Amino acid sequence: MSVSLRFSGSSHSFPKQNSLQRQWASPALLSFAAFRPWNSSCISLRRCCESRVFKVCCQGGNVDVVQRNEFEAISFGEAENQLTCVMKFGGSSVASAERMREVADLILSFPNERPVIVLSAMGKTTNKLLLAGEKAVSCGVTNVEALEELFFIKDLHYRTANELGVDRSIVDGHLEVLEQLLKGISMMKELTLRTKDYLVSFGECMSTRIFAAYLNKIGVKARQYDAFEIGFITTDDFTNADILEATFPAVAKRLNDDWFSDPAIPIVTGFLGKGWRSGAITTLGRGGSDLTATTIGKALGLREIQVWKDVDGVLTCDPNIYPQAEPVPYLTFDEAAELAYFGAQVLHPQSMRPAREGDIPVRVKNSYNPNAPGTLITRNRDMSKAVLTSIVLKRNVTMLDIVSTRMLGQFGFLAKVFSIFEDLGISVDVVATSEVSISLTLDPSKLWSRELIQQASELDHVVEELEKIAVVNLLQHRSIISLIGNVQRSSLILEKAFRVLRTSGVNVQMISQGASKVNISLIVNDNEAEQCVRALHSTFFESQLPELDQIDSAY
Ligand SMILES: Nc1ncnc2c1ncn2[C@@H]1O[C@H](COP(=O)(O)OP(=O)(O)O)[C@@H](O)[C@H]1O
Ligand SMILES: N[C@@H](CC(=O)OP(=O)(O)O)C(=O)O
Repeated sequence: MSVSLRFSGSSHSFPKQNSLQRQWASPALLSFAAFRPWNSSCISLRRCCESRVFKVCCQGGNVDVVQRNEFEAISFGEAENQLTCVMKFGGSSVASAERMREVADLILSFPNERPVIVLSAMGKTTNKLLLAGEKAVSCGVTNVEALEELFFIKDLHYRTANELGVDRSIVDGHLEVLEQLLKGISMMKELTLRTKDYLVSFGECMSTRIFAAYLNKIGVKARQYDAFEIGFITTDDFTNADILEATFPAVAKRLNDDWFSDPAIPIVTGFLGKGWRSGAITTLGRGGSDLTATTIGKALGLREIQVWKDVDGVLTCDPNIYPQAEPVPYLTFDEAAELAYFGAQVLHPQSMRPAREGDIPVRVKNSYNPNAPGTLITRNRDMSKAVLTSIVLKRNVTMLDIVSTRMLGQFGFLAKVFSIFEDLGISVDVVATSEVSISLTLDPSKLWSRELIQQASELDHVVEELEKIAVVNLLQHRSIISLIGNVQRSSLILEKAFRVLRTSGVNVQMISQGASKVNISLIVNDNEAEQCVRALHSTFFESQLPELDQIDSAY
């Protein structure tokens, strides 16, 4: 395989659509190490392909070609081009000093990219911060210093800074303020949603500072940004804020201006924003760094959004339920959005929206196994061979059966039912209706964001309101199994699914086909759900489906 590398000398830029950029997930992966377009003083390129390694060194802007016969390189100068992509690394990808080093190497192995990096908090830091906050409410001010979660967080961040050879003072200030904040919570004996968001923000603020300092230490110019300082404007819905439109131009201006005036890799905190009314730090809901990444991708019109996880892409089902789950190579934005909304933890439920609006491909990759092709999410894909793409499980769902007390043909019944949910601010997930009855499930994430006592009284209130117009049956501990796939083949999917469920002795309590036409939802009891997912997985993904042209002619 011969590769021609041309860096245009006069404009000092890389060709925009370099074929190498497109090939990066292919088996003949071209790997480059320690190539730093943002630091033009010393560059070394390594090409690993067909077992041969070529080396190119660059001093003062000119490429010195070591293997001229194979490597046609001309010259290289200052990188002036735009930022090209966003790379988001989740908590598992940056859980330790060793992982941060690997992530740095990974970033540098894509020399054609000028990436914006989005980081989550290290490992389980967010959970630890929340736990520390909850304990602080009742432990007494004098006991805050001894909280084991606080010790864990301090130790993790100081140790990481030390191991990376970064001055530990980079996180001193944050750790001191964190301790003060926990003492404040302890004095007030109260942890509001607003305070929760401020509390968890310390995770991302510290991980990005350590990582940016490390890149600078190894000679790669990087600049740390707190998202709430660069234009991430959100609603004031603490713990579950929505990004507002004003974010896009503001973030683009800030990152582009800085990049053009003084190029340095931007390292941005995921998950965080600033409430437009309160001016306080908000968070985008758990797993919200994915949304930060796609927002930046759309804001800057980047070529690609990469989301680096600890799995080989989006899988055919949750690997915690079924370890034999396999990567799904391609998804559409609609499929990925549905999958995320219906509970696949791998992507934040809102994260596909900016990518779809900006039509920017999203790649889900494994930072522990970068050579795995991962999942590519785009607007369209070839559906000719697609049947089922993925199975998603959402547990602990509340279902309501609502039957009108009036006669058949009662108009306005559905409108009345939904206006009750609107008034109470409760989202509905799955709906199935007839003329006089309606079955629906309530979005647990909206309920979970409230206190338990509040949840119970809210449900009572819903039932009380609905009972004015209907007979209501409240069914708890249900699960939604979502079959994401090609609904052009819904009859085949349903036939197979129901055969499996009948054989497993499971009674489906409600079924709904989503309007987006990529999702069929089945409601079953919580205690039967995992077994159903496993049985469905082995039928759809592990046994041979009949040839699709035969199926098509049969329907
Ligand atoms: N369908 C699925 N495909 C891939 N991973 C899934 C799926 N469903 C659940 N997961 C879980 O999601 C995890 C990755 O998401 P997350 O923890 O948010 O990643 P990160 O913190 O790296 O952003 C995986 O480790 C896996 O356990
Ligand atoms: N740290 C936040 C935000 C986030 O996106 O994390 P992760 O990328 O590790 O899922 C959380 O735990 O929710």
